[in-house]
Amino acid sequence: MDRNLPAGVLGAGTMGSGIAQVLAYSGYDVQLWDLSKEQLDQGMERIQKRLDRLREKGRLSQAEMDQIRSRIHLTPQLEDLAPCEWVIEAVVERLDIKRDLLFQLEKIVGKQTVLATNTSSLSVTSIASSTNHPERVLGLHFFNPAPVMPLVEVVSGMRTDVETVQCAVQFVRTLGKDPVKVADFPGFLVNRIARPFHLEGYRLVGEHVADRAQVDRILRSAGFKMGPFELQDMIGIDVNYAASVSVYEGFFHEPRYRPHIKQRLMVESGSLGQKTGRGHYSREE
Ligand SMILES: NC(=O)c1ccc[n+]([C@@H]2O[C@H](COP(=O)([O-])OP(=O)(O)OC[C@H]3O[C@@H](n4cnc5c(N)ncnc54)[C@H](O)[C@@H]3O)[C@@H](O)[C@H]2O)c1
Repeated sequence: MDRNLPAGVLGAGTMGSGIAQVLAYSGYDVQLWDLSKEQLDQGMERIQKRLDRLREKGRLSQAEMDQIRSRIHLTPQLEDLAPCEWVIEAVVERLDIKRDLLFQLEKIVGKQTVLATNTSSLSVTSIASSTNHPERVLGLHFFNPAPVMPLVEVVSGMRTDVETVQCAVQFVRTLGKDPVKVADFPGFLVNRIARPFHLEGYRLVGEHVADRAQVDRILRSAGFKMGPFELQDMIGIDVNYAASVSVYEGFFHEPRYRPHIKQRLMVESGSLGQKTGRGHYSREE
């Protein structure tokens, strides 16, 4: 499928590289931007590794792989995103940086370009308000790993146009993903509904009702793919803690969202799950 439509991605990290791959796989011509050549090369390496695995499994031919790769153009120049009709921002989770980037980008791209942010926890409304046209800014929240996870939250900021949202829903479908429209509330839908799943797990263990392995096992037997502790080991205990803090603060310290002290201690001790080799299931914890 060759759409030849230009789309931009800001940030070549975990999510940005995954989103660029999804776009290229769906036939878009991608401008992938990051601060430096080094970051861009690392992003491309991640993409290449994932494509190699697909090829080894026989799910992608060499020709298809080459074609996908050829659709991804690396650039440290924001100006190269000028022709893009869609830009998805996936840089580091900092409001000031995201606001500044969109402010700059708006001056470069055309008036019809939709600017999307992949933020997990920041206010889409606040990011959008850094631009002169917040009506064409919205959240497109992909899940990790972006090439695999089907769900994308389509988040309307306070001033996002209805048409922008409708276009985004269609756009997400062209990527073979399932769009879910949500409003700009802390944690959107998925991260919010996941709070009791994770936090009650910590409380059960803290109150000695069950241990971590029991909680995980019982939830798996109830139909969940993973229990909260094994899931946190996979996604990063720090990432999950940041989401907990963000939802708690976003709802003005609503008690039911209060993070657990054990989460903070684990982050402070560097026990972040699989990525550090220490997490809920290592001897140290
Ligand atoms: N990791 C996840 O599981 C996940 C899931 C969904 C959404 N998100 C969101 O996606 C976005 C990116 O997350 P990620 O995990 O890919 O992060 P990451 O740290 O892997 O990548 C961030 C990228 O931003 C780049 N960047 C661009 N401008 C920068 C600047 N001024 N300062 C610092 N870095 C800058 C960095 O070079 C880096 O390549 C965040 O908004 C995050 O909340 C993450």
